[in-house]
Amino acid sequence: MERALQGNVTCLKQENAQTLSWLGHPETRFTFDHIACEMISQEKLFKVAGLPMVENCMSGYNSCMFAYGQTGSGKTYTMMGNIHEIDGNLNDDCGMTPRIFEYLFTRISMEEECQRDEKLRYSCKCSFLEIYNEQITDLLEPSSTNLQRRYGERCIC
Ligand SMILES: Nc1ncnc2c1ncn2[C@@H]1O[C@H](COP(=O)(O)OP(=O)(O)OP(=O)(O)O)[C@@H](O)[C@H]1O
Repeated sequence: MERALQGNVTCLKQENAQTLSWLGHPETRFTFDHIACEMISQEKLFKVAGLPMVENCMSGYNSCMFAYGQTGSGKTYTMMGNIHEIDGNLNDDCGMTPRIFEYLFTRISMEEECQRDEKLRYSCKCSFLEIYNEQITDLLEPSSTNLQRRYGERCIC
């Protein structure tokens, strides 16, 4: 399978689910944990990338998902997709963010129910940020634009 990643010029070839090679420099290979093709469904991508992230959080670890790419490359589609619910259910075409939160809160409810006797309670904190033109915006509070970078235990406060 060859991918046109620069306009109409095909420059990369997908060797397998982990490796891309650069046409013209076939010895130059780029290796990733997983390479999703452009036809992958929102659901499948969530299973590959989002679900393991939520399971990580359920184990008490921090997780971060980062969408990076040129304009029009599909960042918003991937992260949000079609967020309009159908009869109270997620749209088949909804993206990573609604799927992650639905799965996370379902998992939390199940765990709290299973461990009711221990009165287990989960506490979640999340940030949802956009970096555009070197400016940071809090997407949960879009009026908070141009946030300052801070270095320390928590990177951005
Ligand atoms: N995998 C896909 N399947 C179908 N449509 C897609 C897919 N990826 C992107 N699109 C469509 O391509 C267009 C551009 O995608 P999108 O807005 O997500 O790009 P973006 O990277 O967020 O761009 P920008 O940086 O300019 O905000 C949109 O109309 C989107 O619906």
